[in-house]
Amino acid sequence: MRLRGRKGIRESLEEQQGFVVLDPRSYKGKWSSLFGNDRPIYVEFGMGKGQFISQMSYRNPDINFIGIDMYDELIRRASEKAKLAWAEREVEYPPNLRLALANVEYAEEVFAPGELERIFLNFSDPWPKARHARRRLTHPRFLDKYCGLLNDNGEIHLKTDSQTLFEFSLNSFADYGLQMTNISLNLHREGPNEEHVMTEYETKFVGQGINIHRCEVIVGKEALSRYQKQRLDKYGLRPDKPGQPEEASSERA
Ligand SMILES: C[S@@+](CC[C@H](N)C(=O)[O-])C[C@H]1O[C@@H](n2cnc3c(N)ncnc32)[C@H](O)[C@@H]1O
Repeated sequence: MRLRGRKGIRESLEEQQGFVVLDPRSYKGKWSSLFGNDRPIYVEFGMGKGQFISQMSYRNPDINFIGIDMYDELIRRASEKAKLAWAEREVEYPPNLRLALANVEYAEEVFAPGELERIFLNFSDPWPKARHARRRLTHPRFLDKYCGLLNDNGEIHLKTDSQTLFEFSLNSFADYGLQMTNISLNLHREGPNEEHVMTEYETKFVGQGINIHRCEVIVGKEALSRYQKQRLDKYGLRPDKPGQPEEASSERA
């Protein structure tokens, strides 16, 4: 097999423009128009080689999916996987799927408030050392971003093999006042389930007999207003501008 250099990968991605999005910031607030409909948008942050998002898009034609990763080689591999998953339907590319090159750190520059309905975090890097906790994709600083981007039906679905990341995430969601549901410490206890779409990492870990942890988080309107009130009470933060302190009392008079 001939390995492609960086330039070759870029060229192959540029050839797939429309399906592959290399300038995701220019679609902020406009993703629905890229799909050509108003269906809900589900995003996987850190999709890797794209098995999950490809199969989810194939099985759920009434939902729009976006797979995000920060490495162009992974976007290229995911695009191949997606075309394979959709091969039977003989489409040029999956109509309800886009693959975007982006870093979750800058998610607010890529999506407008309320533009997303669901965020999947599948086997996100666990960053097991406590001093790296801020890099975990369920750190409160990321939840701040997600909560701003999700709509009134918003949910976050998390799967991981890492006990450290799972415990940290549950605490992080709870501190945020978010409701958790369908929590499992061993998702595949009952054996293979055709309904359940697996990721590459999941397939590998399940094959090694490692338990998969999963939970769903409800980020509806109520949860958000509860959270904002909590922050207001705790830190004197303004509910309309999370992260910004209230103006000095003398200026408010
Ligand atoms: C451990 S892999 C999991 C891949 C896939 N979700 C799976 O379950 O097979 C984590 C992925 O997240 C991506 N990733 C990590 N941090 C990211 C970030 N800040 N922004 C975008 N992608 C990120 C990595 O490039 C990698 O592909």
